[in-house]
Amino acid sequence: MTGTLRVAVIGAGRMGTDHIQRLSKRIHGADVAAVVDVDLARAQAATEGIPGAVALADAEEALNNGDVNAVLIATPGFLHEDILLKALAKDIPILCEKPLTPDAESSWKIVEAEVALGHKRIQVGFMRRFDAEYATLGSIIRNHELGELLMLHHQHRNPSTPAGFTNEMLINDSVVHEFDAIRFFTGEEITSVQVRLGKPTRNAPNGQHDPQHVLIETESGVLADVEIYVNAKFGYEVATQASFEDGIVSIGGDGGPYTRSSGRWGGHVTPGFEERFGPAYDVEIQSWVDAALKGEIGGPSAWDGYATAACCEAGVEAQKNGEKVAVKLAAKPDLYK
Ligand SMILES: NC(=O)c1ccc[n+]([C@@H]2O[C@H](COP(=O)([O-])OP(=O)(O)OC[C@H]3O[C@@H](n4cnc5c(N)ncnc54)[C@H](O)[C@@H]3O)[C@@H](O)[C@H]2O)c1
Ligand SMILES: O[C@H]1[C@H](O)[C@@H](O)[C@H](O)[C@@H](O)[C@H]1O
Repeated sequence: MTGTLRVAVIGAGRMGTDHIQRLSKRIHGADVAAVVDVDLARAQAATEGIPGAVALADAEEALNNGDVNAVLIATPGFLHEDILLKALAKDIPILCEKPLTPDAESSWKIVEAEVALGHKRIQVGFMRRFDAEYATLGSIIRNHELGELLMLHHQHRNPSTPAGFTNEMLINDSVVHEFDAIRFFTGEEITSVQVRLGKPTRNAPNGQHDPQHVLIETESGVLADVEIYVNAKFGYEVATQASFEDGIVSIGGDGGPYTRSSGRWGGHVTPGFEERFGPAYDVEIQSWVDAALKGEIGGPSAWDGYATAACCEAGVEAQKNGEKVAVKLAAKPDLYK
């Protein structure tokens, strides 16, 4: 493909509108050609000030629009499968927000459809791989700068959850990022997941047990733990501490200016993922566009989406029984080797 990506953004909610702004203002080689939302007023509001972008209420109509040659999917995860299959049938570049789909069976269908197509078209929106500190820790691990990696300790804290955020979504929507990060850091698949439910916060909505402690093992025996705490109120925090044979590395801690003023000292708490990962989303989407223009993908693949979905499935089962649940993975197709 030469020229410019003419992107249809499907879903003009919190993430979709953020991506629309970045595509139209900061990303080179791509324009927003269409915005789709079942709530047409949202799609219309999101296209305001974007020349040449049409607002539509139906994803299929956008995929059939002759002006569209790429798609960015930002609808809730349970809706991704249908749009992914339709976009794959068009053989156009796809950026699918995480999760690829919420369960392993539907993610495997996507992998099979892409394998049948014969080339990679889907990049999954695991933006942490494009965060500068994540990239640095990844290279410390890969280059064995501090000996072997032994353990990873993750904290994933959100201020609150949107309406309809179920107990399973703590795993499927939130810990899915750590499943991908652990696979990215170690270059290994995850073999088992255990979830412990401790003392819950009174601030969680009905049906959610929050926080949860997730224990993870990889192929070589690296142990990782995740504190997922999605109603932490104080702000947004995503941090990791890695224990090596010859040292400890921490990323994602407090940053920014340290200020003393009016009898107070300290810094600011990051309010949400847009602020924490804003630069990483920019790098992620630019990488997708650059690769798509060459007929490639520029980040995590449908296999990564499937493998993390398999981890999520084990995690959701583990939420129910507290036991260590093995992750079941099909053989990796040659396309992803
Ligand atoms: N990478 C990240 O850090 C990150 C951050 C937030 C959300 N996400 C992911 O992005 C996706 C969207 O999340 P969000 O927080 O923006 O959700 P949201 O609820 O704010 O927005 C979703 C939008 O999709 C629209 N929609 C629903 N059904 C539709 C359909 N059939 N066709 C077209 N539009 C439809 C809704 O009206 C809504 O405007 C999810 O997969 C989520 O997991 C990723
Ligand atoms: O959809 C969001 C998003 O993926 C954020 O990056 C994550 O911190 C939240 O837990 C999740 O609900």
